[in-house]
Amino acid sequence: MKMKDSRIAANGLVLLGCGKMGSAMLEGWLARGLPPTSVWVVDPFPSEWLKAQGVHLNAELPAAPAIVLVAVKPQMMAEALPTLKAMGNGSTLFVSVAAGTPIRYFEETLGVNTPVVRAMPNTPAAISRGITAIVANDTAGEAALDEAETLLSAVGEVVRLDQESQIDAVTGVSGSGPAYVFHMIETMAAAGEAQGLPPGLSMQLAKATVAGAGALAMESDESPTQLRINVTSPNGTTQAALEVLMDEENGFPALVKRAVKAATDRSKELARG
Ligand SMILES: NC(=O)C1=CN([C@@H]2O[C@H](COP(=O)(O)OP(=O)(O)OC[C@H]3O[C@@H](n4cnc5c(N)ncnc54)[C@H](O)[C@@H]3O)[C@@H](O)[C@H]2O)C=CC1
Ligand SMILES: O=C(O)[C@@H]1CCC=N1
Repeated sequence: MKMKDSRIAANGLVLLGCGKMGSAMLEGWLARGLPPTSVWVVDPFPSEWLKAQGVHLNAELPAAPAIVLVAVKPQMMAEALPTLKAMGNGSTLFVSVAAGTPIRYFEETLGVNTPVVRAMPNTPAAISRGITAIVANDTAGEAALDEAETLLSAVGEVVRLDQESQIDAVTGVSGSGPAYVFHMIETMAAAGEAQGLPPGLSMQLAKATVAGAGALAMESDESPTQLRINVTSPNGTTQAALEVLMDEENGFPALVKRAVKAATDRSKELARG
């Protein structure tokens, strides 16, 4: 479905919170043909970028928009969400990207018959290379999942989850994941500097290596494991590095496992309030 012909374009989209994640998605929708006049943004601190987009900004909202996309911080939710209570229990689909805020919370605040899709996107959405996992309540059902998918596929891939509980681990892998990869770039650049490279050159090498390896992993028919083996000459330089990285106790696998678990646990903790 084309965004400009959708129920979203006809009945309107309300974006509650337009910070890093909200603006990343808004940029994608506008680029895919959603008319800015179909978008109402509520944000007490609008950025200069947002002000220039031609959307309705902190204006009176339509009574029954097609979708409300909730992109405020979980900590702001209790203040922001009740202002839209009149849109609950109706035809408006609520799509939330907030980490650790369960579907139950939306049903309790807006009404039990409110269609809700919980989503976990990531910031590469800003360049339409995001991945978003979605899961719906029973009221929303299949049609609402299709509509949420139309909206979110404008900013990258969309996957559907079997159950809401999976979203904590999804947050730990892909929601927070871009930060791990950015940290990898920072760390590789610093390590290159420690081996005598100039900072600018080392950063250039690190960024291009992560971007190139990511693109190769996506485009190749070979698995990441095989791609790793392809780099590793017997008794060569990569093998020397991998012996450090793959150390069972202190290496990369144990560290990443702990990091993903910490993010997953934090997501569960946020859900408990
Ligand atoms: N940044 C990321 O990588 C990801 C963030 N998320 C989720 O997206 C949500 C937003 O995160 P960010 O965009 O990173 O945060 P952010 O702090 O950049 O954006 C939040 C926005 O909400 C606005 N806001 C504050 N109070 C408000 C209110 N009462 N009504 C309307 N807007 C209000 C703020 O002015 C700000 O622009 C969070 O719930 C987070 O869990 C999900 C996936 C990835
Ligand atoms: O750090 C956070 O809580 C949000 C959710 C996933 C990425 N950023």
